[in-house]
Amino acid sequence: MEWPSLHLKADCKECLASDYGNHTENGKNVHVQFNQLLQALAVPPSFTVFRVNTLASCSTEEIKVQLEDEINQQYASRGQHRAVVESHDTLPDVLYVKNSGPHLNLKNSAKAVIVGLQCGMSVLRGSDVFAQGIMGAPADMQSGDLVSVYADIEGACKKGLKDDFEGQKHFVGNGIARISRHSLFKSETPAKGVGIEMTSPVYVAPSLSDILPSVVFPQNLPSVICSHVLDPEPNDCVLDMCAAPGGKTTHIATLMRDQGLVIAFDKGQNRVERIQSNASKWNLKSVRAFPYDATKSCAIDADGDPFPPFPPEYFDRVLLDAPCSGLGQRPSVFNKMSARELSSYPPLQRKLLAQAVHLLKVGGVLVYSTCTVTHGENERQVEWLLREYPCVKLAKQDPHLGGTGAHFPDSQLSEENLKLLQRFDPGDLDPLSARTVTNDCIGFFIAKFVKTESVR
Ligand SMILES: C[S@@+](CC[C@H](N)C(=O)[O-])C[C@H]1O[C@@H](n2cnc3c(N)ncnc32)[C@H](O)[C@@H]1O
Repeated sequence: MEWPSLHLKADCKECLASDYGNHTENGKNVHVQFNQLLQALAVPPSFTVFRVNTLASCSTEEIKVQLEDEINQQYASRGQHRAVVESHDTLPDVLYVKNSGPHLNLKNSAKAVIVGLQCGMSVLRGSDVFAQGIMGAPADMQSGDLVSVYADIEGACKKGLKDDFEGQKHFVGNGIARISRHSLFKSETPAKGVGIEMTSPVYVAPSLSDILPSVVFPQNLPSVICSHVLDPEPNDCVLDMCAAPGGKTTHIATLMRDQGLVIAFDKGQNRVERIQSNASKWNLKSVRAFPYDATKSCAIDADGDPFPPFPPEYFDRVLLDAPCSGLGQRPSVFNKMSARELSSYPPLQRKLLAQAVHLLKVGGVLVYSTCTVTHGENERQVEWLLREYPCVKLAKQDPHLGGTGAHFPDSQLSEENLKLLQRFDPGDLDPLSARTVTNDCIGFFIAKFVKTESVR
């Protein structure tokens, strides 16, 4: 089986390819880098990362032992080799485990189960298949059957399909059905829980659902770095503008030792409930989450109660982990996004950035991040902010474990400013170089600013 590269719609691919331009940079042909990017995006990162609850009653070392036990119980029940949990060498609250794969010589079962694309991508990161993700299953599938699982690449499979699936599919591994076809599609109440236990996935990684939820939070490494870069302190007043499901919110509150105030916004009650649920798993009292449109966060006449909107210069630190095209997410073998959708993000991000600058105290810190690799949502937004708001300046990031800002032909950013940006670019992953937890992660971008005077 040959592993695919990420397939993008032609117009979207053209936009991204133009960012990576056909030129030479540091002696390397950037076109090669674009192909490497598409290949790297189609496979999962080689490591699974966990952020540790440093406010828990047990030490990080004790949590490491518990986590290793938990993962190895999972692996033993699936007949997989033991895993070793490692500590990150510079981030004291990070533990990680190396995944394995691709295992491409698995024998396919005659019984094929078709799952949605998102579900298939989660399987590649270690998940079992949940009943809701199953689109098609053989007519005679019973609990206990060995099955092969395929992701429906183009979303063409109708729910309940029982015949062979004719559309494009991508094999993600073998497993054991834990539910019959009848209970999946014919029962009165929709089936819930694990539908297929993935005993031989193409990539072996820990299943993350409910893994020691009171002491670890599975999180991509650049996301952990992002809250460290914000560097919140106890008793700060912090705004996390786009916060659900609360990965960074809970990290910020933990770094503040749960002292001070962390205001978190997201759109919609359901998303806010996820922030609240994650905060309560770690018993974090400093988090207050609101369903609120962050483009309206700041109002001159707001009274300063801890309810939105807020008056200008209210917050010590603001995190804008912006809604974005998500093109850094891995694995992703097919993306339906059009160039038009891609171009819808920068205007929204600018509205949010403008609000963030107004809300920040003089001397305060703004961190802007995305999980995408486009210049338009990253370096170009930095150019725009520095131009429109001379009251903010780029600041040094600590830790700075990723690359620097990308060079591109008409960039207005100085060499010095590009160096202050932190970019995790899977396109930089040379197929022959060693994979580390820091270089083999999702695509991500971080910019840190300080506000040096009031907005004029
Ligand atoms: C990248 S995700 C945030 C991830 C989150 N920071 C974390 O670490 O768990 C971006 C979020 O922005 C939210 N969002 C989009 N538009 C928004 C708006 N106008 N106001 C507030 N949140 C918004 C989305 O619902 C989504 O949850």
